[in-house]
Amino acid sequence: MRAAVLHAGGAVRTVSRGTPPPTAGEVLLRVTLAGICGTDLELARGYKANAQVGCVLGHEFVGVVARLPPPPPAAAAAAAADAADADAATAADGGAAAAAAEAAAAVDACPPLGTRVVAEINCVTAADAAAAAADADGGGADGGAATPAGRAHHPRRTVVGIGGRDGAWATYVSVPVANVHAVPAGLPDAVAVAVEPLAAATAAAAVVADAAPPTGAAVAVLGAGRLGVLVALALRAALPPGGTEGRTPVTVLVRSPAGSPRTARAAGVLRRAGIPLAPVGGGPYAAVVDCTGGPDGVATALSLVRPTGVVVVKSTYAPPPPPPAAAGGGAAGAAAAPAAAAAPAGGLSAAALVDLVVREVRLVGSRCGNFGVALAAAAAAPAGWLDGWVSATFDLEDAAAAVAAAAAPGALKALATTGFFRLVDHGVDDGAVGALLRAAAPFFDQPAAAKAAAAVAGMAVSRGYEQSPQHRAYAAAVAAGAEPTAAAAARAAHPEPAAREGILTERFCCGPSAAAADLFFHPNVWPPPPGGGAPHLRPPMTAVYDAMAAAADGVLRLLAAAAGAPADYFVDRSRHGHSNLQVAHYPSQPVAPPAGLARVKAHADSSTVTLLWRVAGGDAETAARGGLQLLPRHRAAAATADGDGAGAGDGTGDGDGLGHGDGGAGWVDVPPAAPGELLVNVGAGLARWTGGAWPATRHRVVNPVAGAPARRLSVAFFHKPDVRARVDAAELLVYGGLPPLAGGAGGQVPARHAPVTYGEGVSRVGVLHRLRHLPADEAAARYHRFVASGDVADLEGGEGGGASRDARTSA
Ligand SMILES: O=C(O)CCC(=O)C(=O)O
Ligand SMILES: [Fe+2]
Repeated sequence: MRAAVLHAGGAVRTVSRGTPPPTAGEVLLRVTLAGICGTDLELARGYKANAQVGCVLGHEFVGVVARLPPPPPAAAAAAAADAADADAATAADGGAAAAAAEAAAAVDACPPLGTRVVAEINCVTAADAAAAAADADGGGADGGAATPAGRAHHPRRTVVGIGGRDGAWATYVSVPVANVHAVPAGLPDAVAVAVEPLAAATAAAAVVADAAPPTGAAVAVLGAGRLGVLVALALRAALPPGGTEGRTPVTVLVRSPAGSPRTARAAGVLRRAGIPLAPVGGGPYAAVVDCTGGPDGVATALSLVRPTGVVVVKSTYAPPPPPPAAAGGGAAGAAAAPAAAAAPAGGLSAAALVDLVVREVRLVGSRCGNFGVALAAAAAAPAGWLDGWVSATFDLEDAAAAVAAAAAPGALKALATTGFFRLVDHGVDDGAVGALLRAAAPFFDQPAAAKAAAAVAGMAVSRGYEQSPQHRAYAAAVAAGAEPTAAAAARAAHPEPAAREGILTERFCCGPSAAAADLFFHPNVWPPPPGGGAPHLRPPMTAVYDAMAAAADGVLRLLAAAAGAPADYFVDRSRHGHSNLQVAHYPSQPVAPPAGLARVKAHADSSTVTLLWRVAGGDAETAARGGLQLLPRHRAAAATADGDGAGAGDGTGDGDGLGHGDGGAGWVDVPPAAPGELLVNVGAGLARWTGGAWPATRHRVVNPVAGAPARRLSVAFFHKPDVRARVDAAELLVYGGLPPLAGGAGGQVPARHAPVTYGEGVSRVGVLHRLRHLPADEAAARYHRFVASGDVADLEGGEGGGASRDARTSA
């Protein structure tokens, strides 16, 4: 089977695993849907070494009974019968007998094959219960293993997907029969998957209901995370009707109701239930349930509750670190004591505790709940009450992306500020990139004429060998002997052929290798190997292209989910895309180029996203070696003008780029690459698609300080969707994960956000080659008709032909 396993350090990877073996007392479930919760994210952040490393994650799930529990072995069954007759001689005998009895009971109690079930997460096997009984000073206590509440606090429990037991992010999961509950017909998986947190929510609501708030008194929930929403819904169901509207008023309180995308989603679910979302305040309330998940929630809740009211605390969080001990031996304890007294319980002051006593407020902790109650509540709820609960669905193979997307509100903040972020665990093998560089370096070390034979004449197509016109002019001047004698001598002595020739930046690019792509886009150009046993460029180039394309799809699924859209929103629009892969070579610079001529001038990419591989640590000495810099948008205003601000089309370095040290205001060095890391940046395509919420941040590659040993290679994948993909911010923003479009007068979509096709409005580079005589939309329509039909007549309007296959030139 396949399973998403937690690795040390927090990475989640989908791997092959054996299906769990038949185990006495346990039923095998085929997982149909599993959720991600805050606990999972905490495990996947790798904050602490824990019992789940090496195990499968996932504890919120729905499954189907796939294999019944095995019957107890005959001998064990006989022992069980004996034990029932006589007093157990030893704890071990008792354990074996209990296990056999459990196995037999499981066979009887297990729902039939194919039954849809959910399962409680705290597991105590008969052996564990017997061992606990033996631990307990002969008292015979089994820690209450027979009941869900007893299992929740059992000293020997394991916890599905959390503590020492494989979880449900897998094809199959095995759980004790005692833990499973059949899901009522008609309850969708998307609701049943929430039964575990719903059970916890109903337990909290039950505490409030038991406290019997007086008729008409209001109650509040602090926090509109997933749990806060469920607690509010559970309160609405649990509390008796009252108040002027015939109900006990329930309000969800948040710091800023208009705040995050997550709050917006919560507001949608709550609105359907008629539960208002309001800023923290109001009250006093008869009951307050703290679902903030933070240490200051309790203090806030206590400040909002009325005398004799109840505060239910649901937040769990890593305890704050102890106050730092004051310097100086014996004084340390004394110095620390006042600080501890001021905030003994994570923000709860001594004064607040005294206040709690005086006002006779009840403070109740609440964690797990009863699945039976939760299932009944879910079945009784009005249809559609949890619509919008599942924000995105991922395939098990994409578990890592799913975790990243779930962590999105924080993790993807970088998107909105710089539009750049680092990516690890992306599946692009460092070895494959290494093989590409081993083939690319000898290609670039050839004489200029050999490389020029792999160039496409006259057009920017992002295929084959390329230099920008300005760079070509500079190299021509160097070749013509334009440099002073001393400089020419330094250059002539340089070991790198490209440095001797005055090449500042050169690239080799390829596009998709599908045959259909060749018919529309400019065909790929594959030069012969340079000889001397050097490898051919094509195999490593296409291998890295494919790996980068898969990684880009993963990133785009993550970003779609972060935007609140279906995870495949961008991928579905890129099935016949025109991405390209570029190996860039920045030779050493034995002679400093003229001011204004940089390795790559300031530009934004015309991609949706660009995935950039850099030599690990290679930009550590950026100032000396010449490396990547970016201009974050909040600093852009401070920067002096440099360039026209227009996208340069995949970083094609034409124009008046800046050398190192020029126009430095606001520009920051990109930190060095860690081993195995990709740098991802938003291009003009995604910037437009998101209405500018995620900026296409300008970046450049500066020259090294003269004389520094500074050859540099990088590998960039520019993802481009279908040329006909409609880039429509208004459509994407409907999903609610991005801020609304700014700048539209009278509700109009501003012109800069008006819908366009990608090929017409964002990037024509490398496309429309064969049909370049046609308007872009017409060309795109023909291409896609052809992709669907496979009939060349659809592409050419009946003419056939194939002249463009020979469109490469020789120097
Ligand atoms: O080589 C690099 O580090 C980045 C190049 C770049 O920005 C581009 O080619 O678009
Ligand atoms: Fe770029």
